Amino acid sequence: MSNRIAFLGCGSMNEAILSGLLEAGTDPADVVATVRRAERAAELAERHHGITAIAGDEEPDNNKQAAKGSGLVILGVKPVGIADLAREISGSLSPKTIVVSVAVGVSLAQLEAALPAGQPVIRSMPNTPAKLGRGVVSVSPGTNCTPEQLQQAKNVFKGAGTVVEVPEEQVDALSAISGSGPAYVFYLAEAMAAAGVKLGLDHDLALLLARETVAGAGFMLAEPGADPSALRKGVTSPNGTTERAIATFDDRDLPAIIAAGTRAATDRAAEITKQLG
Ligand SMILES: NC(=O)C1=CN([C@@H]2O[C@H](COP(=O)(O)OP(=O)(O)OC[C@H]3O[C@@H](n4cnc5c(N)ncnc54)[C@H](OP(=O)(O)O)[C@@H]3O)[C@@H](O)[C@H]2O)C=CC1
Ligand SMILES: O=C(O)[C@@H]1CCC=N1
Repeated sequence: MSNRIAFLGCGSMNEAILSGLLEAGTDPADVVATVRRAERAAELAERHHGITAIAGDEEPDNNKQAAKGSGLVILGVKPVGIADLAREISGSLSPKTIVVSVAVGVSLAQLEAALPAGQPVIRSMPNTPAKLGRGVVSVSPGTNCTPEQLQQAKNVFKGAGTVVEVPEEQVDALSAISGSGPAYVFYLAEAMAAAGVKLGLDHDLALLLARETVAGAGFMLAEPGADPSALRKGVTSPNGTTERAIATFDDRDLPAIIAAGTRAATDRAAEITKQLG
């Protein structure tokens, strides 16, 4: 396949993947990104030296230009825009171009219906730590994606983090854990910082403590074989202060609150699929 990778709709998520791949050694000359606004294209080109970034308000055929000659095309617009984008580039794809969508709620059937018959398609659910090569990227191949094509895509996504292959039926659940998950962790950091202020700490200090604690704990979790329960026990002295805090969380059933949130995220993904028809 051609080495060229097109990021069509290069916002928060696609830029994170793009960054991870460049960091992992992808040649910037092989990367093309499209957006709507010239200002955003300029920002991308400045931040990622050597890539090509094309804005639709300057070059209305930007997506077609980028798709043409690319071996891998990653659709990174909002779910509601995916089918239109897929139709827009249909005439510019080679039959071997692998088209990946990272959009939540857009099914393989919906993607395939918007692309030329036989086009290899992969539904993916990444997350933003891909920016640091520490993302989780799921892949679910469509009916026309060969095992070799799937492997090629996995090899590319390895640069963005851990690649997992899942049946499409599991993507909404996976999305509720790893796709949205970084936001839950940042929310926890926000809540910890706010709690520190309530306890009388200066705002900047509380924020520093929350950031470094979440980041440090994240590094510990990233060690091979790390077990969150064992790590938690390592902080929790019998009859100590942590035990009292965790008991308070348990009294309020924080795990049930987290389960309810992830259920709501999963339900919303299914709702998006339905709304897109
Ligand atoms: N954010 C996340 O953590 C995750 C997001 N996703 C999925 O990724 C997708 C994008 O989300 P996110 O990155 O957050 O959204 P953003 O709004 O940050 O990015 C969307 C980008 O698409 C560009 N765009 C919109 N329409 C077009 C078009 N027709 N042609 C070219 N470019 C276009 C926008 O350009 P401009 O900036 O000029 O307006 C923008 O840069 C969604 O489908 C979402 O479900 C999946 C996993 C995690
Ligand atoms: O919130 C969203 O819809 C996207 C999908 C997963 C993470 N962000």
